[in-house]
Amino acid sequence: MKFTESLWQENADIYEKILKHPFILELASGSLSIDRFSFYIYQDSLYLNEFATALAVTGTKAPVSKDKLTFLSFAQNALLVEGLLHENYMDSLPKQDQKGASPSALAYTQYLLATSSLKPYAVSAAALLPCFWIYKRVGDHILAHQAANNPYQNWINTYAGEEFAQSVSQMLALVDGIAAQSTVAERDSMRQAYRKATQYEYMFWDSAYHLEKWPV
Ligand SMILES: Cc1ncc(CO)c(N)n1
Repeated sequence: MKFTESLWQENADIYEKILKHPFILELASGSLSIDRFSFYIYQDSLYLNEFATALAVTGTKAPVSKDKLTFLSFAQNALLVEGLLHENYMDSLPKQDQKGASPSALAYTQYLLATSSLKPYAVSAAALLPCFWIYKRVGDHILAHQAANNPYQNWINTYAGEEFAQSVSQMLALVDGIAAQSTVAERDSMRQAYRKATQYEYMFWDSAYHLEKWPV
């Protein structure tokens, strides 16, 4: 079995919880409130900026230039998507609600930045994989279960689309390649990083649904 396939199986419990989360159910039915969606989009635009940094830093560690280029192009793409989100959606969130990253969103981005900065290449790459793979699987799932005339069709098409699918395949091949050259102990660290990022993916949806605030 491929290393990435074993990662998927080990974390299927969290994926099932994501699919049953009201944010995802309501995104698919189109009933998600615009407040919640705007909050999510705002948090995601902040996320994508930090995610791009983590991708670029991971790219600097790639031992061969082909893989370096792949990470740098992922970083570039995350920044382009961030720009599009800003243009298309940001006006729908009132300025007073744009107060920076929520606690869960900040925890996630800081985790990715710390991992890409301080941990080995293999662990950084594993921590970044759920961002790709979970969105692809969630995007495909929603597309297959969505209501017609969904107000969030653009979002659904982005992640269920062919372009994103290609990035995900590239990322999976990269991580499998790294795992094949890693020791058992290194693969164990990759597993831990993958699970942590998967937990944060769940928390990102959950915190958006609850419009998570700082307690003080
Ligand atoms: C939180 C989060 N994870 C992954 C993606 C996919 O790039 C995204 N846009 N946002």
